[in-house]
Amino acid sequence: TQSTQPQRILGAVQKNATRGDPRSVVKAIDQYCRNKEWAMNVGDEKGCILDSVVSEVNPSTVLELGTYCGYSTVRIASLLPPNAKLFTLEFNPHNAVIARQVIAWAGVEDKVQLIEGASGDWIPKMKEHYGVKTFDLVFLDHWKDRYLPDTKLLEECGLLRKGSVLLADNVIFPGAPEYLEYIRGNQRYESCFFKSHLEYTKALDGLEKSVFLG
Ligand SMILES: C[C@H](C[C@H]1O[C@@H](n2cnc3c(N)ncnc32)[C@H](O)[C@@H]1O)NC(=O)c1cc(-c2ccc(F)cc2)cc(O)c1O
Ligand SMILES: [Mg+2]
Repeated sequence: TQSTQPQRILGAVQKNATRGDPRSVVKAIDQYCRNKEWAMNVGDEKGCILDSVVSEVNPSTVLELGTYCGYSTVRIASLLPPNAKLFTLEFNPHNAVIARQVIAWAGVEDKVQLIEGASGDWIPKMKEHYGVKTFDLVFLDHWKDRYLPDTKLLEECGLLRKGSVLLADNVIFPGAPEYLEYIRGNQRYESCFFKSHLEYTKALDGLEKSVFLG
């Protein structure tokens, strides 16, 4: 029977990456997606920008919206301090099943809580279900037209504090125009754009980093 793209990505990890070595998992996925089959991971070029923001923020509590196969989940988790926690939301059950295995192969499951469900449903429940106070870092990488409503939801639910950082993928390609317009025009955020390229291609893309000012 036919395999799915997430299954083929997991296969590449199990074949080429070392168990318990998150960076080898990241490298195996990048090599597979660059040489064999494009996939919508944040990728190596934008991934370096992600790494620098994670290292700068040094977050205790992270929210990732849109797990897919867990590439950026593993990339972020590999940089977190010992007791830090990364919550990642994925509503496609098949993608979640694969991501759990990629996260386990990397050996970062202790730092990661993968929640299978939609961001709109789960963001309002993070405080009561997981005892989250506020997020130090939010990585937006899910449906691009959900970036703005979910940012407003995070504000309304009191999940952002002075200094919380939002990092949004794909603000150029596929693009998140409403989100960019809102966040760049809002006095409560200080934003900057990191120009880059769509993963594994020469197409223009970039990440928008926004600090919540409270
Ligand atoms: C949206 C996907 C990523 C994942 O997000 C989950 N998801 C969604 N909405 C929710 C929610 N509301 N709650 C929880 N999970 C949620 C989903 O099931 C996918 O697994 N990402 C993309 O579509 C994406 C697409 C491209 C892309 C670029 C050029 C092209 F020609 C074609 C595609 C590049 C990227 O870098 C992406 O990131
Ligand atoms: Mg993306």
